[in-house]
Amino acid sequence: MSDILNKILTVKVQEVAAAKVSKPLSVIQAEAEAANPARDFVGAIHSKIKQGFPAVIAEIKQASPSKGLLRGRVTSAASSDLTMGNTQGAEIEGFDPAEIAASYASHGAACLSVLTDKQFFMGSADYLKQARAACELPVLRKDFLLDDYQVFESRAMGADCILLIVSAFQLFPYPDEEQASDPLARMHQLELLAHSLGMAVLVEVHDADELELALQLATPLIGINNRNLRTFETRLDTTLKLLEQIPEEKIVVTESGIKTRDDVALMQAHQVNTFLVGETFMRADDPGVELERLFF
Ligand SMILES: O=C(O)c1ccccc1NCC(=O)[C@H](O)[C@H](O)COP(=O)(O)O
Repeated sequence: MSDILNKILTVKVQEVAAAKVSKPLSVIQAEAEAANPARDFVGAIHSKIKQGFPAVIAEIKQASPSKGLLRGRVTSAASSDLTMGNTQGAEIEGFDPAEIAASYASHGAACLSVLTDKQFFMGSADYLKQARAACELPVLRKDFLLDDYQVFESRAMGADCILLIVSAFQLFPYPDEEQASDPLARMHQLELLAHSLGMAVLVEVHDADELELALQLATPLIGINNRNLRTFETRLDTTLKLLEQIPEEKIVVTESGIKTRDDVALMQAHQVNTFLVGETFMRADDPGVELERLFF
């Protein structure tokens, strides 16, 4: 398993255990059920594509394990190196999720993706809430989900779609005995729950073995992540190599490493019309303007 995924999931399991103590499952369930209705994530993608446009899932990500701080200025930090989850004590100014979301919406995004993981991406549930309140777009909660609790938590914070990363389920020895232990059974369980709460599911793969499992889920959204989690290298042929094995009725989402109009054209030449982009937008003065420059 990649060291970084192992590290992130180890922290995540501790965070979920702590969350269950401070807010019991019954409370988070009630919050999920009382949340505003979910927006139609898959419908927003279909609608762009039907109109002949690319469907862009525009990401709001303050920092990443591979690159450290992507947007904003550090006002204080325990360390100057904010990569690999080394973010404790860092304070940032000049990062405004509502402003970014509004800009994405007015420049043609189909959906948003908001990182909510704190330690490794400097994200938060509040960022998701602020971004969603600033526009009408459906929002993916970008985090590392393993547990039913996190599905309820996602809906409670307003998410319209959750992410299931196949390698996380395949490789991580999750200790909670009440959850199904088989990776596919566990993903099925979380997918069913997400659908019952009105949310869509983006299932993410890196290779053919993971894809085989992903295709057994009901969701139409198949994300292919071009980032190798061992080396952090992004290679767009990760997407291209898997295309042949994906039935036409599925929606392929190419994720990570999209930087130029040539990258976009390459994907479109292979009928891939749905893109998840973070870093390129986050480094731009105005992320929405950069979205329009790259895609329209
Ligand atoms: O971005 C990282 O460094 C990273 C490291 C470990 C696990 C996941 C990671 N990123 C999550 C993502 O999938 C990306 O944020 C998303 O695909 C957008 O990628 P990019 O356009 O390259 O920022």
